Amino acid sequence: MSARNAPVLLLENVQRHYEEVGKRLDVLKDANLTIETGEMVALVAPSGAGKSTLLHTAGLLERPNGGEVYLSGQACSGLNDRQRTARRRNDIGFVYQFHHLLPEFSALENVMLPQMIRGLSQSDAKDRAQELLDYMRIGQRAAHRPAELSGGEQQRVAIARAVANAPLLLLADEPTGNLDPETSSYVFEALEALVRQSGLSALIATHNHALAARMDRAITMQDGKLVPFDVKAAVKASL
Ligand SMILES: Nc1ncnc2c1ncn2[C@@H]1O[C@H](COP(=O)(O)OP(=O)(O)OP(=O)(O)O)[C@@H](O)[C@H]1O
Repeated sequence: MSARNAPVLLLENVQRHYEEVGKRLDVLKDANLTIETGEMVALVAPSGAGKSTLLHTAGLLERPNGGEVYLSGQACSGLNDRQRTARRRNDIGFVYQFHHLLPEFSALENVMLPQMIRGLSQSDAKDRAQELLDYMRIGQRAAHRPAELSGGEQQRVAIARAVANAPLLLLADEPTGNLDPETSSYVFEALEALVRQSGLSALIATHNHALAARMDRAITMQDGKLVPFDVKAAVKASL
């Protein structure tokens, strides 16, 4: 497959199981998924269905037990650990339910760090970090440490950090799950604007049907497989 026209993410018959004492738990059983450039896809599934496992496998944090993960056309099973880390650092941004910001660094420094690890100069990293924080409407809080920020502000910094290296793909695991409904909506709007403006692709796990309905399409997990989810019907049913 040529990298030029390849989808950003392609999962082909991906399998992932965990071995537990005396039994095997099959979480992903032939999971298939294609995400094209600029697509924003919601992953809506009950707790324990395997959303984190899917995101970790797609994000090269875990190796599948079978099948293949392609990132912009490149099969990842042949990559060694160092190459996987490099692809993850350069091409994938992660946002979690809890911000995981480094507590001893300011918001600005948290967004600068991944860029400097990648080799950018301090001044270029600083300019981009400030630009992203301004875009997330939190630029005036750039000098504050995470503990001095509200939950919504912390998540906006975490989102800025996730896209700091201009990844191809953003993977988010309940990015607003820890916030009250109003803050959740505000933070999601900022995330959505950033994704749309930068043209990156995103796979976002959420329990929130209203947020899922704002994405291009939704999928769910059924018996270890990925299937379309009719989010509009789910929203209607909940009214
Ligand atoms: N490292 C592991 N070892 C053994 N079992 C695991 C491991 N990680 C996850 N599991 C199990 O795999 C299943 C899927 O877990 P996963 O965290 O992917 O689900 P989830 O849909 O993200 O759940 P939640 O919405 O509660 O975060 C669960 O039954 C979980 O207990």
